[in-house]
Amino acid sequence: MNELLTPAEMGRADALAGNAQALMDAAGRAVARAIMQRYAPCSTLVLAGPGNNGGDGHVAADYLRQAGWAVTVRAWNKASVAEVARAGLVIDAIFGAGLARDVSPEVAALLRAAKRLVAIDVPSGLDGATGAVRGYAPQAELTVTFFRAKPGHYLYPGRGLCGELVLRDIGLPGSVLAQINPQTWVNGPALWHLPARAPTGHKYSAGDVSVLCGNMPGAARLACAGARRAGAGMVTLAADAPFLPPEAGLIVRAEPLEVLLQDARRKIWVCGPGLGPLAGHKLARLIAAGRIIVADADALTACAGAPEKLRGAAVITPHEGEFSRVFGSLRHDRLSAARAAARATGAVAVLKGADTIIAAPDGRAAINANAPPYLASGGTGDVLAGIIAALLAQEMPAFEAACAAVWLHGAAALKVGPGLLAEDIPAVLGPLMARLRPPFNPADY
Ligand SMILES: NC(=O)C1=CN([C@@H]2O[C@H](COP(=O)(O)OP(=O)(O)OC[C@H]3O[C@@H](n4cnc5c(N)ncnc54)[C@H](O)[C@@H]3O)[C@@H](O)[C@H]2O)[C@H](O)CC1
Ligand SMILES: [K+]
Repeated sequence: MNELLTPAEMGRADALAGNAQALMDAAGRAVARAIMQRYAPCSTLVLAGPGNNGGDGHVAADYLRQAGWAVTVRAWNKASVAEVARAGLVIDAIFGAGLARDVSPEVAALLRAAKRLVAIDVPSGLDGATGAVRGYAPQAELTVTFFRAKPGHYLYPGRGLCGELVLRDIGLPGSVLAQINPQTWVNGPALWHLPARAPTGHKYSAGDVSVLCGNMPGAARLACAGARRAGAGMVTLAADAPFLPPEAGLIVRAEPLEVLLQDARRKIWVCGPGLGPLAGHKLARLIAAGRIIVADADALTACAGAPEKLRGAAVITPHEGEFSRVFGSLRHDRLSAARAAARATGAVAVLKGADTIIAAPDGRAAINANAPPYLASGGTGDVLAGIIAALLAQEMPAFEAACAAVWLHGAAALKVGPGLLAEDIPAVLGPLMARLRPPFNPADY
């Protein structure tokens, strides 16, 4: 159920299933039910558009009337702002998956006048494929969608405009998905498996992670903390200049990178957090040495306007600013931009934000939905880079490692709660991961 379908894919699912009338009846009934479960009967106005979204609105109106509600249905191009403003509840059935261009100022004025609004499928004007607003889209209290959610329900600004999102089955068989082969998911444990810990494992077999350290050692130390708590057996802070070991258990090595690279066990590297102006040079060196690299922060900035310099990295973790510096400014479609970045670099691209997108070079993409707003604080990205590296070191494939790390990072932040500091995240990773790993049963050994 965690697949996301673009409006075009949803249209194909409809066509494959046939029986459009039954689907519309189920859709309209689902809308009416969701409304009756949440609202007391009130004067309700359905704004019905020219397509099937409008059809769903007519059906919902019929079911609500049968339940004794006072419902008026108005064609979208016949309604007045005054009657919209008078309605106790407005059901927005103007445009859904068929949105083809920006909504007109007249339609925007109607939608803006609604006091309380329930959207069918999407708030009209919201692009279900991208989460972008085309012209205008209203703030819904509730959005009822069908069969599978759409990327636009999970990508901002769309995610914020939907209000409560309710997903309802309308009788479309899941088997149609085999023909559609969707490539977008909501991120969650169904997408990946944390590897089991081998009972006979040693610190190197549990994964070796090295973190380059530059002029802001705190950032690199946070990455180390993330990697250590996410299960890497051996974590090395590769500092050019010696400084006091920051915490017991963290190995600090002051040899030049060339010397450290002579040890073939140092396979996984985090390159970028707090690394400073040498980041570009060190990234190139790691790539030339064939290492598995998580490129973050200063390593990304060092590739401004030159995404080809990231070829050879396993995972890149830009926030919007870094992304724009490397790949050019982000417009409305962040999902496509993340996919294009992954294709261009051959790396899994983690476009960080409230709706972090994880995109693989082969076209797969996941949208993360569990990150609380207080995760937006300094140093949390450094911890994330370390968690990704630790999961790579435990031999998870890059896309799964990045998805799992992003999800664990969000879940850990939720667990810590408001007031979170970056350094709080690693401490709660252990119990979270223990619940998701295959159970360790001593009787098996
Ligand atoms: N399986 C399902 O999910 C089902 C979904 N249903 C509903 O059907 C709609 C999609 O219906 P469709 O007819 O393809 O599109 P719309 O109703 O969104 O409208 C298309 C209609 O609107 C015109 N148009 C598009 N954009 C604009 C604009 N900005 N201004 C003016 N006119 C515009 C376009 O030219 C078309 O004429 C889906 O969202 C669900 O609600 C089924 O009922 C059940 C199965
Ligand atoms: K709508």
